[in-house]
Amino acid sequence: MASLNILMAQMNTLVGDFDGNTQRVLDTVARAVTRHEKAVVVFPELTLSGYPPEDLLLRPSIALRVSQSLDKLCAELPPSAWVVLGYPRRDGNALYNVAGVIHGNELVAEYRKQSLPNYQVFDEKRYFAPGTEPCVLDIEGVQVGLSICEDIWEIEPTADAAEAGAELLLNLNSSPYHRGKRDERWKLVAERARQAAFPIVYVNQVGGQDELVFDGGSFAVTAEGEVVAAAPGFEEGEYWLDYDGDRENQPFSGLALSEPPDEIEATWKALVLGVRDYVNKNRFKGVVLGLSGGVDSALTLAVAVDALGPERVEAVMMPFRYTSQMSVEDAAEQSDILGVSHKVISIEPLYEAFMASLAEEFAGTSVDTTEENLQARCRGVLLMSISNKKGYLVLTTGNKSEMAVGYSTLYGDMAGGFDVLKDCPKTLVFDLCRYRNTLGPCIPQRVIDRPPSAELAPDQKDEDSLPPYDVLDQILEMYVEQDMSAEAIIATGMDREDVQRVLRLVDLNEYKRRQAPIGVRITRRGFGRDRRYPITSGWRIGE
Ligand SMILES: Nc1ncnc2c1ncn2[C@@H]1O[C@H](COP(=O)(O)OP(=O)(O)OC[C@H]2O[C@@H]([n+]3cccc(C(=O)O)c3)[C@H](O)[C@@H]2O)[C@@H](O)[C@H]1O
Ligand SMILES: Nc1ncnc2c1ncn2[C@@H]1O[C@H](COP(=O)(O)OP(=O)(O)OP(=O)(O)O)[C@@H](O)[C@H]1O
Ligand SMILES: NC(=O)CC[C@H](N)C(=O)O
Repeated sequence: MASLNILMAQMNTLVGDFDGNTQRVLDTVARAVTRHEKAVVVFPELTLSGYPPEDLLLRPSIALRVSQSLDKLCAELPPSAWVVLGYPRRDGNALYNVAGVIHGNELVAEYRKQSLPNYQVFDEKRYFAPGTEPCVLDIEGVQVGLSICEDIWEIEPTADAAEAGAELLLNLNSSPYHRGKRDERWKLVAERARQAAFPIVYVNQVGGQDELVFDGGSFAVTAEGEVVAAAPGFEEGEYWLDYDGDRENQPFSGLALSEPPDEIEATWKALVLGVRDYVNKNRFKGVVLGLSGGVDSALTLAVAVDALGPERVEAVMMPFRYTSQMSVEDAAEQSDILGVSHKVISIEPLYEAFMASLAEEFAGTSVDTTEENLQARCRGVLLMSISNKKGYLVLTTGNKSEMAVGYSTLYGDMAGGFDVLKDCPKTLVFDLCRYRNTLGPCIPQRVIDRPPSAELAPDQKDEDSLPPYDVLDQILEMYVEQDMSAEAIIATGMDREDVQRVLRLVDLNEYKRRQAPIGVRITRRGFGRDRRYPITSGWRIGE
């Protein structure tokens, strides 16, 4: 009987931690064989190195580290299990992104990834040579083909596996989240299954790695292209899937379709997981942030508390003469609701000390943004000092709209280590605040309802210097995410002056973004690895 007990190991690896990742594989398989002696345990792409290992792949010791891990696995894995896992493999001068199968204390098959993604955040051609051959092996009487992530996004590798006799395909993934990605994957893999006329098991890693969040959500598709089993997203876990090749239309059983989160819930989970893994994998004791009574810091605080628990989060209100009583009260109320440590430190004396030191230098000049920026910089110095003293990471609060137009102060509110909302446009920030409040009391309603203000000058409102956020975000979406030209954006009905001003600000502020902390990527085009513009440039809008 052509049947297999497959364990989808939706694992959270740590990049570069060969010893730890190897141990995680050993532990998972040890658990699996207690349930099914001949378990087929499928791990994500580049299991042993984590993904993406970036230039660690260029280190001279990479081949040695891989072979030491493989030797340990061959010696210590239970011989009855079939263990399918990923690692980088050197052959002569070339490095391959490989899926290997260990069984009976031996490496019995190795497949080399054929399609190497080199767009958005992916840079695989910098490191890897492409494979050229399909790999199909007999596992307990089932002809099993192997493929790795991007292979499934192109037609040939799956078609080649079918031609080589595969009756089932195992696809190992390190596929990061962006909004809408789950639907894209389901549609795509279903189409490949129909084209090849075999079922596909798609195993994805889970966890945060710098700006990326891998969302798991491993699943299985029938040869007819029906997704019949799916693991939850954003959670590490081991999911059993029984495969019976004799039951043609319904070969899978044992795992239900988990309820898919709607996009706002998925985005929330991505932010929480991204912050949790960044803080924990980089071994910070906790986080500290400036809490102003505005929505951005309120939402950042909420994500931090959901990621780490209130004991590891400190909020600091740093009032100045322009800070309203409402801001002071709202910040204190939110800290109280969430149970985090709340400190109040006035920046008045710091600001005065700076201005006194600069009095001679500034003699005869008038007040401008210099004084606004100084307020933000006083706050930045306080937060970084708390970070140094307590081993806390400073979370910054800039959203995508602000990062786009440079509405933030270098070495001021940009001072810090991780910008939670970096890829969330301001309009999404409001949606996320409302969503979080549906889960339980969190952000005072007044914080959401008041017009956004940096409170760096008397009665200041963001919309005095920027177009309204709903207009700004539409223009930014078209320019940054869809790469539309100024004329094409204007043709959608946007005001010409607004469009030209916004696009000019985006281009001008590349220098600021280059110095900005990283943050969680939740769209298909974040201000990180997947948008690389020159700072020094003679390019003019509309050209
Ligand atoms: N091409 C380039 N390459 C490298 N550095 C460059 C540069 N161009 C300017 N610079 C440097 O950058 C400086 C200007 O940048 P920076 O000092 O940040 O200051 P700047 O961008 O002039 O002002 C900050 C703006 O952000 C707004 N803001 C601040 C804080 C919070 C918020 C909020 O609502 O969240 C808004 C504030 O109202 C103001 O409009 C220049 O003085 C120069 O030193
Ligand atoms: N009075 C304050 N106390 C503590 N932190 C502050 C204060 N004012 C500003 N900050 C910090 O600087 C960041 C930038 O704040 P600012 O008020 O200038 O603009 P914002 O982008 O509208 O942010 P928010 O919506 O959080 O107010 C805030 O998110 C917060 O982290
Ligand atoms: N690691 C990969 O090959 C990932 C590429 C793929 N298109 C994805 O995002 O899912």
